[in-house]
Amino acid sequence: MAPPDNEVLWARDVHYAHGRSPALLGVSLGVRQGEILAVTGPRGSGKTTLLNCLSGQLVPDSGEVWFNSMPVHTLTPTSRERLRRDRFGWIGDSPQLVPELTAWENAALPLLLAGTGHRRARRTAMEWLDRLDVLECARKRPAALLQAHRQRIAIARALVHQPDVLFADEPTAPLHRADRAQVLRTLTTAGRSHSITVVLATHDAEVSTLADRTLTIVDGRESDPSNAAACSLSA
Ligand SMILES: Nc1ncnc2c1ncn2[C@@H]1O[C@H](COP(=O)(O)OP(=O)(O)OP(=O)(O)O)[C@@H](O)[C@H]1O
Repeated sequence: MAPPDNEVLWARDVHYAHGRSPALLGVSLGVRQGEILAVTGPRGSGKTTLLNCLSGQLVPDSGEVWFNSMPVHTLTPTSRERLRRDRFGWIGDSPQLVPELTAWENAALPLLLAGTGHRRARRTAMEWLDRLDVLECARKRPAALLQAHRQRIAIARALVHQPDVLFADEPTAPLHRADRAQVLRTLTTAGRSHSITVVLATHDAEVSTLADRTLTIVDGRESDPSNAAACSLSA
């Protein structure tokens, strides 16, 4: 089945089990370009597994995942890796930075890997570090930084190449309460101003207020399949 034209990311009846432990039991969704979708639900409901399937890190046991006209679920591992590197950004719940690189080098990594010149990559990385209020950390290595600063640098790295889709899995988990609102605002503002589609998994109901729509997952299923986040299966 072909995905609807107006949706940048589209999934239909996705099932996934971790070994014998079922995590997704038929999730469908569609996200338009520049839209911010919050995926909420209790712990263990399947949010991380869903983001992993949507971003091509996991291949669903059954069902389909499309990015534009690309069937992510049938791509080879190499093509999925390229897709993740070139078109997607990922922020997890703990920053995974390269310890040998400085903060700005970490933030610039996607650009440097894509062949952008050193000077331009540095300038763009610095701009994102500034937006995220960690410019003063630019020359430091991760070990010398607070966890909250490291997470902001990981966020800069996820946005620096202006991905089509940003997947954020509990991105504010390592931050203090005071930091959370600002980082979330920066994320959603960046998404809106650069037309980046954002899929944001959280069990913090407050985050939903910043999103355009919310999809609630309970026990691997949409809690209300008739809600607005259900994909247009009419295609
Ligand atoms: N690597 C794994 N091996 C076995 N079971 C797993 C694995 N990862 C997740 N699960 C199980 O799959 C189900 C969904 O987990 P998932 O991490 O996707 O939920 P989640 O909603 O993201 O949870 P949380 O809010 O705690 O991050 C849970 O029952 C979990 O225990």
